[in-house]
Amino acid sequence: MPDIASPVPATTTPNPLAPARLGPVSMRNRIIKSATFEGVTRNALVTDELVDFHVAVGTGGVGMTTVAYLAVAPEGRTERDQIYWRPEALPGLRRLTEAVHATGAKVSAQIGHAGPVANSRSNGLPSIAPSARPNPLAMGFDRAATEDDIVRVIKAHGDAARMAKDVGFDAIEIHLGHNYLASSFLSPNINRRRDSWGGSLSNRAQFARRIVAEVGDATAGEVAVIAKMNMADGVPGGLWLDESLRFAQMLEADGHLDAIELTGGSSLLDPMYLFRGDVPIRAMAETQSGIVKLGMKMFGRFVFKQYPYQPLYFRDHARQFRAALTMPLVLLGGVTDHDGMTTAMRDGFEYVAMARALLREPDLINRIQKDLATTSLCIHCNLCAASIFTGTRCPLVVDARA
Ligand SMILES: Cc1cc2nc3c(=O)[nH]c(=O)nc-3n(C[C@H](O)[C@H](O)[C@H](O)COP(=O)(O)O)c2cc1C
Repeated sequence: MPDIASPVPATTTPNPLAPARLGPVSMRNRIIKSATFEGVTRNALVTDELVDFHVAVGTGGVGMTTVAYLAVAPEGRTERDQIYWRPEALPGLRRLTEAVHATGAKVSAQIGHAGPVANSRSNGLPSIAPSARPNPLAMGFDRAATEDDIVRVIKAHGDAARMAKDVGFDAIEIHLGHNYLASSFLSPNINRRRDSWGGSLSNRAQFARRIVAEVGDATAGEVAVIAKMNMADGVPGGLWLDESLRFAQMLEADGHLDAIELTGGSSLLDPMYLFRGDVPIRAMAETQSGIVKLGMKMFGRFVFKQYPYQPLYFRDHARQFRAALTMPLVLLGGVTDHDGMTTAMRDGFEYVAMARALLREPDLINRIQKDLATTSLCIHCNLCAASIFTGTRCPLVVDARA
């Protein structure tokens, strides 16, 4: 087991900008555009804007782009225009994968079920959670998932993975983080079940492990399979490193994954833990309506805890995973320049994932390739997070062009 204090020797440190493999996939570099819900789909179908979004990132030089959050079931969406896996969505998704491939990049599909982060009001369908709970976003309640729901959702992940493979995705990223359904099953404070899906860590982990196994079986090594998992939920009583490390070791031992992408935070209870930096409460409130909007404006500063931004902000936690695991890992969180990429490689991470810096400048990787000293223009103001329901973008870019 590698020691945290001894990074990979310089001679074996890979070049982040050189070609690499991720499971069965050859990529032109080790940079993955991490999922940022694009907010440009209508009627839960691919649009030209969605294709253009990923073509811009592909043209900009990443090794692989990730199409954000494609729900495995209609009630697992965070809003009703979000794509869920079904035959009608497939021609558009095929058009998207072909367009990205023409740029030289690979393309990954993030699949999952939002569980308590789903918006039942918008979906027009009741949302499910490990245990019944109020859902402030939907101004309603989530019902406790039944045994049938659990089996159905596990199977739906396999079906989604099969469809993703068939329409040309190179990788499947299973969303096991941010207190979406699988992550909320892992969370001791959201999962209050007394059956075999709750209680001990091995019980709480069972749902996620069964999903990963289902996806592994469905894809049979033909595409890469990645899991995005929480190292910490960031909330009192939530999943913490002691258990998330053991959970990651279970995933490694199960042997269905080509890589794990390490994240943290709760879209439900502590969203800023994901991002760090400024909290644009007013802009986020404007995306809501009625009483939710008012509530956010009045109480947002209590809900949205602020965390100072720093480059590679998940590095300290992630290095503990590097020490405990031998499988490939993706470092995420505050990677914005060549220095950060190289630090990640020296620490022994095989890939880096980047989100906000590529929203600010989709061509950042090409610019770094040309000049390694290039710095990102992203100022982690997080106004992009407030733009997700009207077409995810960096509003500073729009302002500059206005
Ligand atoms: C606008 C926006 C939308 C996001 N949507 C998703 C998403 O759909 N799925 C997901 O797993 N993470 C999502 N994230 C989180 C990012 O993938 C990433 O984990 C986070 O921004 C930290 O990376 P960064 O420091 O490179 O921005 C989103 C982030 C932003 C800024």
